[in-house]
Amino acid sequence: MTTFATVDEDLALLRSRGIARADADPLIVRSWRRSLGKYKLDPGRRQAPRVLAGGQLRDHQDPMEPMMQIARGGVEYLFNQVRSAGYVVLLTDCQGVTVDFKADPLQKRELRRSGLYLGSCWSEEEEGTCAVGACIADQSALTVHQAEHFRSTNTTLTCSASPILDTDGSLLAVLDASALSSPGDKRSQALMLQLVSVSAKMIENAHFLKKFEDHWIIRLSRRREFAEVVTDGLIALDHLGRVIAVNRNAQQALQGGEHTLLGKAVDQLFDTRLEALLASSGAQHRSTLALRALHSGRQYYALMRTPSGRTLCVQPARSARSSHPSVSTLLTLDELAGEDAQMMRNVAIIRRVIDKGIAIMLQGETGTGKEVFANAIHHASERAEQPFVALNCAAIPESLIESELFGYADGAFTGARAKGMRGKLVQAHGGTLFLDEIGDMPLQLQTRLLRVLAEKEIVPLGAEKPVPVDVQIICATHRNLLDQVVTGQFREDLYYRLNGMKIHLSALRERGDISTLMHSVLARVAAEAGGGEVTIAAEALRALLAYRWPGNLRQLINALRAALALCEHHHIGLEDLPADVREATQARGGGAPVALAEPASLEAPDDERGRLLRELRRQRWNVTRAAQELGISRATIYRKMDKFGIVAPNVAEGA
Ligand SMILES: Nc1ncnc2c1ncn2[C@@H]1O[C@H](COP(=O)(O)OP(=O)(O)OP(=O)(O)O)[C@@H](O)[C@H]1O
Repeated sequence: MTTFATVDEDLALLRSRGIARADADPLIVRSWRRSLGKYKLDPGRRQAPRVLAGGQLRDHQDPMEPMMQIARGGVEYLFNQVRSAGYVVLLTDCQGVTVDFKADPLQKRELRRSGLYLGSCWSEEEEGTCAVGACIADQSALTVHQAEHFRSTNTTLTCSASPILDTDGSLLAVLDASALSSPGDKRSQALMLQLVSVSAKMIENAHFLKKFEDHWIIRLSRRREFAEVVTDGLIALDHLGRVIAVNRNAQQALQGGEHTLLGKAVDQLFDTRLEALLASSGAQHRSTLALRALHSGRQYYALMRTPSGRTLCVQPARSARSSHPSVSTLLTLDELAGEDAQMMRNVAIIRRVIDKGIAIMLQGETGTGKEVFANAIHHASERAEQPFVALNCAAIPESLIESELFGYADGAFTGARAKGMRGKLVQAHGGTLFLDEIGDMPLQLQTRLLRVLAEKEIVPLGAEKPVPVDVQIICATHRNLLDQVVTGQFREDLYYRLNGMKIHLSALRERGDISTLMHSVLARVAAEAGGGEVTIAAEALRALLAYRWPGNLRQLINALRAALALCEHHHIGLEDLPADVREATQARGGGAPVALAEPASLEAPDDERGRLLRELRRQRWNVTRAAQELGISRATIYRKMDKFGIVAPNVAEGA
């Protein structure tokens, strides 16, 4: 028995409603098929629309409140365009519940009866084919006109809906314009669909600008004279000037939607440099900059939006709330992505390959969080309920790796180890096996592992029968395994089998979100130590940011744990930090990452460096203007920038 209705059945029903096969919109046919096959709805059943009120409605509105605030302008804009034609405007959540609504008060009673009302539920599961429901299912804008509606009770309505998407492509809300009556010809609704789609994009862009308000944003326009008013693309940059998010238009314009743009530098996308863009954003002389997209050769006009005054990280005097999870708490993929472009790209890639049976290889310096990342992948996968088993090939003697990994049968050995042992491969059956420091696996075991991966079964030492194993393999290494392949220490065929997808985890000093990350780690360490107020002196924070962190997050956690134990009154000063970190302030500029917009809270308010940094930022890094304001020469500014390790953002990437 098939669970889905056949195309013929769908079309027969649609035909009975007067919709010819040639005219049937594929989105509508798909939705009818789901209504009949998946939800088993009866098109003829008469039932009043479900309208939530009171607490039930608030349960849907509360999580949508930030979105509703952003969307309100778009909802009103659309309503003003369409009210005279008798349309109402609905904003629904991802379950199809109307959380915001604009209508002519005179029509309200009739609208309520038809389900075009605050709290009404327009999911496909309840109503069958309808604009909101089909839009949620397919994430495409569409009109469902009169007889195209699944339920016969809805066949007088005309509804046009468009999705409002987040930057990662996930659905945030649906915008819909509906009318109780309309001309019979569906083509009369083409303009309405256009209006709804434009309004949904406006809301999407407003959401983008709010979400990245602490970041530099490039606003692209196709026409110079419209640059201030029409946005054809939005690109948010991290504090090293790399792309951390793009809106739908920018994705299409810059790369045709095929590859991710995350992590790219400005000069990889346009025939210009970040320096030129920043110069165009001067406080007094904001100007549009003409640039060409390298991918398409198209001309654009760019306007830079500066980050809002709010800082990216907690204030030095911010308390570490006890609600913060401690260091040992499991981190999710999104938490691990943080605001670093490379890590965000890693997570986006992982989401594409997850559950596809592709072996994942994590490469990164020690302490960059490879095991934590592997764990997060496991928990985001379909195997989350099954075991996650880790084996560190460098931590156990070579002679024991074999039995640890493959196990042995009862009586395989004499003496104390006479009882059998299930190896890690069998323990991980159905789940994930994390092989840390894979480069340390002895050659003859590499051969055995290769065989297991190919045959998907193992024969434990001393056993006769093979045992099936189904595991997701994630391996990690801090070395360059290809070098080991060249020197014959690592099997080439195993290398390619394990390297289905290679992910490079950024070193702490390379991360574009280092200050944010540092504060979240401090909050976790403080929570682990019992919570309470923790403050950190500006010069201590500066030293933490300037240090190279060869041991990465692990070293940072240890340094902060020690500092917290040493400090008085929960205030971490420079003297509480390990000596090598303390000394980093003097050596600042020696390779430490330099912020595009270093959070204002990191500077000591009254010191000379702070004053200079503030002025440079105020002048959008125009040295001539900063020199004029401070009454000193440009040469002096450059000397002081050198002395204090201040590097202009435009050279941060190559510094
Ligand atoms: N994004 C993060 N935020 C906070 N703590 C993190 C983060 N990522 C990792 N950690 C912490 O950093 C420490 C090191 O992580 P992990 O052991 O996963 O690193 P690793 O790369 O596997 O190290 P090694 O190569 O030495 O085995 C752990 O205490 C982990 O909890």
